[in-house]
Amino acid sequence: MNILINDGAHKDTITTLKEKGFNVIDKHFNKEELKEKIKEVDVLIVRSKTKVTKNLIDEALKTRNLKLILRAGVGLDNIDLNYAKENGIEVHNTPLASSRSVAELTIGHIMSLARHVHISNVTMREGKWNKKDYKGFEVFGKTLGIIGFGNIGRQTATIAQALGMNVIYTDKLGKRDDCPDFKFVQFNELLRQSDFITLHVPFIKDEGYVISHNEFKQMKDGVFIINVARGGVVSEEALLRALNEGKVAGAGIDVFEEEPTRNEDLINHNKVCITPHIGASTAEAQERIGMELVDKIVNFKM
Ligand SMILES: NC(=O)C1=CN([C@@H]2O[C@H](COP(=O)(O)OP(=O)(O)OC[C@H]3O[C@@H](n4cnc5c(N)ncnc54)[C@H](O)[C@@H]3O)[C@@H](O)[C@H]2O)C=CC1
Ligand SMILES: O=C(O)CCC(=O)C(=O)O
Repeated sequence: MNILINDGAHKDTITTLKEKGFNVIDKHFNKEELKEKIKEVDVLIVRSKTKVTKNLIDEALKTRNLKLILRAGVGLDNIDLNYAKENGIEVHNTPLASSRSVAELTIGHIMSLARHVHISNVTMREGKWNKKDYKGFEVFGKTLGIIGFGNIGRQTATIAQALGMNVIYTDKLGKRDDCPDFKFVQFNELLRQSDFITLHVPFIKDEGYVISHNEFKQMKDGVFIINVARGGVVSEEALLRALNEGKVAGAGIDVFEEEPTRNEDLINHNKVCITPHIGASTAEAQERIGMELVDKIVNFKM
């Protein structure tokens, strides 16, 4: 069986798959190259970089070798899921393996924003000692509003609660009966009550932004926004306006409408703590993801 790992994988994943007798191709093929390569592949493993579009699937269908697409991670927005399934290609992700890592990055952004860590790193390297400008605040007692109370949202809630934050959440599916420690509120209520708002929802193209101009207007003055979910769930244009008008005091951003982002206004904004889509980029998450991929391949019935 030919397995193409197009966006890299943990070294143990590759070794284990080879030991089990699979032919592993651990190499990145760009969009054009992949159109050819996909024809000889049985299993395709991707992270977020590779876009598995209808066109790419059409190329695979010319030989019908491709039977399984594995997303080494959570978000399936880079894969044309319906088209793959309609054509008999199975698609799976690793839904739990990276939740803790993403939640910890979320908290990292919150702490950085509260204490100016991100901007101190910039100004100190410029030779400045801006001690007076960097009076922060404790997160203890502040309200964290979580939009999307799935795997990552709930992990984030647990850590935030341990820090003494008052956690409220909203979710499309409503109140979760298995989370009695956390208070469910309606979406608009969450916008009004939160000091920090963090999103942990999937990107669904047809649904558009979850947070844009109208939502920013309803928030507290001086609110902080964290987006480690997907670029398309918060409007970058609306966020920049809210930051510049002072409505939003700071933002922690790991994901962008276009990646790699070229939004210089966001990248260089003093009130933005920025990371290059590294939510799942920890040794532990990648190892867990890798082992789950191996299980999925070994148990896959060709
Ligand atoms: N920055 C990074 O590296 C990573 C980002 N992610 C992103 O985080 C997202 C969330 O991941 P999980 O928590 O594991 O997913 P999950 O499926 O466990 O939870 C998502 C929750 O959001 C809710 N939801 C969906 N749309 C909503 C809306 N408009 N308003 C309120 N609630 C809504 C769902 O009902 C569900 O409970 C992923 O879809 C992915 O895009 C995931 C892993 C790594
Ligand atoms: O590892 C990656 O490429 C990004 C992780 C991610 O965004 C996801 O798992 O949804």
